[in-house]
Amino acid sequence: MEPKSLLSRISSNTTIPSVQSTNKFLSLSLIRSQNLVCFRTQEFLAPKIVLSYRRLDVIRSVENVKNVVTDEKNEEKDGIKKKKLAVFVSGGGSNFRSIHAACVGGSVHGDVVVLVTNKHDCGGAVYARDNDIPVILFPKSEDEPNGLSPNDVVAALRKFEVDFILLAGYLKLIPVELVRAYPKSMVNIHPSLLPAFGGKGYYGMNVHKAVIASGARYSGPTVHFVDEHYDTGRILAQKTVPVLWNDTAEVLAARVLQEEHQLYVDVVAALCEERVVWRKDGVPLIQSKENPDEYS
Ligand SMILES: Nc1nc2c(c(=O)[nH]1)N[C@@H](CN(C=O)c1ccc(C(=O)N[C@@H](CCC(=O)O)C(=O)O)cc1)CN2
Ligand SMILES: NCC(=O)N[C@@H]1O[C@H](COP(=O)([O-])[O-])[C@@H](O)[C@H]1O
Repeated sequence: MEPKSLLSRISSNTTIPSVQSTNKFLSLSLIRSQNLVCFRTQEFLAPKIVLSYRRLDVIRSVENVKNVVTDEKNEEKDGIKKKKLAVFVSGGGSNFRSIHAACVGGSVHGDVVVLVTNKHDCGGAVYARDNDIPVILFPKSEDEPNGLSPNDVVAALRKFEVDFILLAGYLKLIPVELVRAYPKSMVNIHPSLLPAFGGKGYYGMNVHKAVIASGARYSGPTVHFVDEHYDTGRILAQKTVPVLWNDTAEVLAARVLQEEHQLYVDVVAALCEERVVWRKDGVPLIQSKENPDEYS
């Protein structure tokens, strides 16, 4: 995917994403003056908010702004470019952590270049900061007044040159602007065998409670592409687990989550290795790494 350059669209009031690094919350706003481009920082020093104008960096040409993003070496493997990943979380982020570990370990040909969350202090955000992964707050809300708008989060993801967006326990509806900006490039993991037990209200323990109450004998995670509605996008991968007669929602959740971690890593590995293909009827398939004539 060729990321569109943001530079041509930057106006004097463009806001670069609210990026958290280490324990400071920096909101970088691009201010154009006298043909120079400099950044305003907004640092949150608990408990006081200090708004300070500091010339973080003076860039003589707007063209150089894109170099502000870490220039990860785009390693290639078998002629395939390493993919840049954005992960969206709202909670503990165990799926995020397993994907990040797989990237670091090399089993996923990708890099997590940014974490997006609607809760600045959630476990996933803490892990990201501890691992020097930039954190973006999205969406703007009463709880997160510094969160980005849909258009700004799209602009930020373009600036990070994100190839794939991975939702991993993100509990807000992704707006249509973002869905349309990443066609066939945004996936979600859901803790049931969709289309069963999906849609508004079906998240976290609510899902597992409904599965048990239904008497279903099987459950398991689903990875699907994201469309404008909750959990209705094209199914890409699933794994079944048994539902036992004496399961509690917590026991079932743990069984499903264990499979989620492996399933999501396998799917992300396939995405990064360009092994996802689309059948003529619109069903996405994963090409086997071991036997290229096999699909699942
Ligand atoms: N456009 C899309 N956005 C999101 C999708 C999607 O498929 N399309 N998946 C969800 C993840 N998800 C299930 O996998 C999911 C998350 C949250 C909800 C839900 O009902 N949320 C509540 C709010 C919960 C909260 O804020 O604590 C609600 O909307 O009332 C359902 C399904 C991520 N986004
Ligand atoms: N409908 C969305 C939903 O319920 N997602 C679920 O939230 C959990 C997040 O765990 P994690 O933060 O440890 O990855 C996971 O079980 C994921 O399937």
